[in-house]
Amino acid sequence: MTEPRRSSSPRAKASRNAARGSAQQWAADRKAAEQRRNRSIAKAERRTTADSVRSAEPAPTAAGRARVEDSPTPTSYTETPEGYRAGFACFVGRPNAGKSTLTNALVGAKIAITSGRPQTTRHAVRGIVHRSDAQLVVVDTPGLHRPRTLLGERLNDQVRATWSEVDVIGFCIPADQKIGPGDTYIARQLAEVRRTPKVAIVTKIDTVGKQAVGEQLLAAVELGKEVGIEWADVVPVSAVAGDQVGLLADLLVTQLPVSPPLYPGGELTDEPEQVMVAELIREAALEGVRDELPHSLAVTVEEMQPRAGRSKDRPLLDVHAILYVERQSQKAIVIGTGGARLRDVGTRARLQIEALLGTPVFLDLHVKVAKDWQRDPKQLQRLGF
Ligand SMILES: Nc1nc2c(ncn2[C@@H]2O[C@H](COP(=O)(O)OP(=O)(O)OP(=O)(O)O)[C@@H](O)[C@H]2O)c(=O)[nH]1
Repeated sequence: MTEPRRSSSPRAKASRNAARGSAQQWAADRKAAEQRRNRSIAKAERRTTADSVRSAEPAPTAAGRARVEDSPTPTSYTETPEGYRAGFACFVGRPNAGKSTLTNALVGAKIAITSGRPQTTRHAVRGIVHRSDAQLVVVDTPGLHRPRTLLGERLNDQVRATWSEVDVIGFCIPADQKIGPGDTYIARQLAEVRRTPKVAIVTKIDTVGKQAVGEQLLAAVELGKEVGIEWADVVPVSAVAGDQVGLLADLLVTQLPVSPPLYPGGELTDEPEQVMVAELIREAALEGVRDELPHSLAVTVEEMQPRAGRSKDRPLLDVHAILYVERQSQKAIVIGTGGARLRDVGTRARLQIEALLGTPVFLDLHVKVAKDWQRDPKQLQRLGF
């Protein structure tokens, strides 16, 4: 494998200066890191997804919010060990390549929804990996694909914007599928992002034998040559079996600049709770639906409020959400005979939301038709894309 190329971005330079040890430089670096983080957060907030609509009331903070209590992340300059690294990584790859599952495996918690349906991920989710030597912020982006709708184009724009902001890019290639035109299309686009180091990741290695893994690794190297990418590393992983996930984290961390942490210790994601709740409902609704319906589904959380008048030891969180579909016929499918399917979606989503927030939940779901929202600029904007 080749020596990783050094980024010459202003941030990378600032980080290298900091590595030379001056406290003044460290402070400058920290400021740059904070500014970058704030820019990135502000951008994400502007992009509020189709799956989240803010209610007038602030979301309640629940004790069970995705975080870890005993995080090794340093809390001050004096505590930050020499050579500590922090920065952003993102995974790209065709839809269904295993990017979200890998993000969750690295973070050690479910912060991105996954499903067997392509194009499950619709917005960039940031998951935070805390280590004693580094903080790795993984940005899970939608799978890049040839766009067929305006929504598709917007998702692709989002992916490319993320590429230009991160310190390292992991290109995911599933072990169980031959490299095809979809992968080559993405690799060619990726080759245009010149300065950022790129790691080829062969995912889902638990699904095939050793020989097939070896062949896919070689195919990944060939693909790099074909499109002009010099991989910083090529690594096989299984997020489901937990195979080589730690090694992948090590490899990604070596590509990060020397920098103080970007997020406080313990936080596993900066995703607003309402967005995570909307995503869990969408995940439950995706299960078992076929054909084009998954693409037509969007979820908005309209309101999330602790039930008034409940005692502290018997809290209840009221969540009101709307599932949007594009056509009347789809509405009937989502609701099911006598409402059976929607009830089932509600039960599964409620259990996941309760696990996430650590509080009992009353979940109220409604289904509405937003005609052809994926192609309608006005509706896309209203839904946050
Ligand atoms: N056996 C196995 N299955 C995996 C592994 N990683 C992901 N999967 C499965 O592959 C499917 C797609 O995984 P996702 O993580 O949602 O894929 P993605 O690349 O984020 O998909 P998009 O959101 O469409 O871009 C899911 O059914 C996962 O359970 C793995 O390591 N092993």
